Amino acid sequence: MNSSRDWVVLSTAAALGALASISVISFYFFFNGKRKRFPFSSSTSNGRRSSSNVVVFKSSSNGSDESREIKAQPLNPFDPSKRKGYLSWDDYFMAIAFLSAERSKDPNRQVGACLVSQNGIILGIGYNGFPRGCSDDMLPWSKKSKNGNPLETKYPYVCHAEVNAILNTNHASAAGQVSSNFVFSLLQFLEALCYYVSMQ
Ligand SMILES: O=c1ccn([C@H]2C[C@H](O)[C@@H](COP(=O)(O)O)O2)c(=O)[nH]1
Repeated sequence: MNSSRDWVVLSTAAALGALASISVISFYFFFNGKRKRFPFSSSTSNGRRSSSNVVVFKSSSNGSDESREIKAQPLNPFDPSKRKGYLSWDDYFMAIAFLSAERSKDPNRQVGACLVSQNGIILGIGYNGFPRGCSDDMLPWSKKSKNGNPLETKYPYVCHAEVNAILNTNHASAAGQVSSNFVFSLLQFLEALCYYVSMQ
């Protein structure tokens, strides 16, 4: 360290390094804090079971942010036992419903649905949105109309997540489920109709 110029260069480099570290740490904590976590624990059962052989897992969110902690385990390469804390089937299907809800463009409520057969096969997934082929930007997302015109609200157009899950059914995997799916579709259609009528 010969000259004062060296000291200036060294101090500037140290200051910039410290600034960069602070930025990286703040960035990490900011995004970790903001990220949504799956709002359930691995022991809960969230599927809505019915007398039919199809189960619908539904996630509905309006922005609340409960957290789910996954504990880290020390890894022993000689340990033959299976991993602990893995997702239960129900939480697995709920996680898929939760993830699907994240695709919804409804600013007020994001709903995701995962339709599962009794033997754990995913038949279809969906989220609330406008019908296929309709632009998300052409139809209104409002809950109320200033003119009292229901056609200026989302309700006549939006398809419920469960209905979309049925419409998105993979027909090959749904072989043998058709009759219960049909009954289920009718029930969901009636549910959607009742919901719409109740909003008027
Ligand atoms: O079972 C349901 C109920 C509602 N949805 C969808 C339909 C709408 O996009 C919203 C409800 O909007 P609000 O602003 O909470 O009235 O949720 C559904 O997919 N499935």
